[in-house]
Amino acid sequence: MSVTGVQGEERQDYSKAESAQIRARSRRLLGSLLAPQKARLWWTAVAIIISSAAQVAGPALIGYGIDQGIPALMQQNWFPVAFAGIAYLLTGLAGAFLISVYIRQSARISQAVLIDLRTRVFLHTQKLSLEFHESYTSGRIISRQTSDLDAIRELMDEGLTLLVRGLMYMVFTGIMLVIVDAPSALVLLVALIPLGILTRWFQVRSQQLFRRSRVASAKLIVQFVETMTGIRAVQAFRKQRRNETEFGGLVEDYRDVNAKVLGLFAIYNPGLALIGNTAVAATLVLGGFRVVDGAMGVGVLLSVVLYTKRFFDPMEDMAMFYNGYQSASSALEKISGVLEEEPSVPDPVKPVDLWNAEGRVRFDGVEFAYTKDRVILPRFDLDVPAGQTIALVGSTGAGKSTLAKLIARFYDPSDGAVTLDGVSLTELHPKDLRRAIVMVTQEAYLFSGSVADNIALGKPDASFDEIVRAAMAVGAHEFIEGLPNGYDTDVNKRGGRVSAGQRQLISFARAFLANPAVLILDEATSSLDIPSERLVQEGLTKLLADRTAVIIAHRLSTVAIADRVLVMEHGRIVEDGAPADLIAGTGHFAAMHAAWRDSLV
Ligand SMILES: Nc1ncnc2c1ncn2[C@@H]1O[C@H](COP(=O)(O)OP(=O)(O)OP(=O)(O)O)[C@@H](O)[C@H]1O
Repeated sequence: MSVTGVQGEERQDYSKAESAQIRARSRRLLGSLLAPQKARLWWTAVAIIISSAAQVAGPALIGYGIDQGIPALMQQNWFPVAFAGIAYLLTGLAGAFLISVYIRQSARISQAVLIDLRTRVFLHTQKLSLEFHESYTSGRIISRQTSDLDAIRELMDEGLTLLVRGLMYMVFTGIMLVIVDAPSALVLLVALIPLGILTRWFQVRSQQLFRRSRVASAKLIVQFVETMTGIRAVQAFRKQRRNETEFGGLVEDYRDVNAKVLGLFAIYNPGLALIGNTAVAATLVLGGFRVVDGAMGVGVLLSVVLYTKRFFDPMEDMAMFYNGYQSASSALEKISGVLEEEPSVPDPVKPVDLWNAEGRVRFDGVEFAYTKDRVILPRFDLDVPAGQTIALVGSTGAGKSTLAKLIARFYDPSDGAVTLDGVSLTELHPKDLRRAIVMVTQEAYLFSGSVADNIALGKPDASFDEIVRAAMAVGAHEFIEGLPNGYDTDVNKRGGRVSAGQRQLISFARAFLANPAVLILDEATSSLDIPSERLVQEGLTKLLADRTAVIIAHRLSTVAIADRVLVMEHGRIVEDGAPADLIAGTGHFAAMHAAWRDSLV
């Protein structure tokens, strides 16, 4: 099984080679994000190293002040004490200044990286073909853009500096301890053994729990998004109670796993404190004996006790960081998977321009399958002359939408070619393709904004006059004028809400303004009331005039305005002819038509 792109994203059982492949992909992404920040990264690293070194000098200076400064002061020599005091102050100031530098620098780095990543994910997912979006649910996309990016942000904002600072601090403290008093460093070395065992225990346990926690939170998001996107169905089918139970179960899972995580911290943190305090006590007792023996100054004892105590300080933060690191690295793995996906409908390498398409559409030896194991449209040819209106009819699942999606190039055929004016769609310049072929989908989606904005989508540089003319042409002008703010009415605000039929008329106006050579229309199945239906039919007739049109017809009344009807069954075109001829015949369409006519009586 492959782990390329988003494949295998939900799996937990990666082989070694697969894990390596995923990690390499994450590293490449991280490298490309950090590359523009190289100079800033160096400055931050230098600032962190020097500030840690400056801070670590403190206890040694205190020790020096006590052991050398005070006896000298008794001899009226104030120089050593003054030196210790001023040096302590200066190292403190330098440390504070450098901390401010690296906090500022690392914030800039993290902001730049996050903006870059967020933009990449947005632009890339927008570019990916319909095929990707039809299988990768919106819940998962939202998870990538929200919780995953947040996990990376948390790590970049706090975790990384905590880790690097903590590590530097521990390394410098260890070095200073060896320099100041090597025997005391041995105590610390012994303390590292239980520390290592405890930390390893924590890592292994927490890794599993953090993974479970992430899976549980992702499930919560998916469940929430699915409920909200399908809220109409949820309410219509009274699914709330069941959703409540499911959601309750997920919340409980999430709570349980988080309680277990906290349980781990409840052992790890006191364990750390215990080891740290024991090490401090041992250093104090052993050092005390040596002071009495005269082998060690009191000042040195104080500084080694301080060093031993401070050595353990960053450990707690670093354990917290481990959590953040796990979440962020798995988030980065998932995001790098999405970014690795290629559009299944790629832009042509050498695009062919087609300025004024006439609108002749041909299918030459086309075969199509969504997945390798199931052919949806077996090999066929079809010629649609420019200007012809075609109605596609057939039972549900016959392949009508699939055929339409091939004309709009939402998918490429598995074999053969779809051409516009003789140019294969795979070679046509994407801009010309989008201008020449427009698909009006069933749901007639309106974006937030005004009615005018929504119509102008068909031609972004259209003047207001053009927008109004398009609305008039399809018969939408009258109802738009009747809206609270006319063309400026916000379609998402109360009062601006438009009916299903009105939404269709707006989308007709949008398509009319775009003025494509080929129009594909997935007719809405919802039955409109009679006046609305008449209005929509009239709008449709205007919209279809003078262009090639392919309508997925759900209403037989629509078929009347077609020049030609194609009846599809199991992916094949089983009847093809003028509506009147087919009705006069004895085929599928004649039977459908007779049944429809009878239902009207
Ligand atoms: N994204 C997809 N992935 C896999 N199979 C699909 C996909 N979309 C559609 N199919 C399958 O392709 C076949 C044809 O579907 P299509 O949507 O083209 O039918 P249709 O004639 O438009 O049906 P309807 O009138 O119900 O909209 C169906 O068997 C369907 O299960």
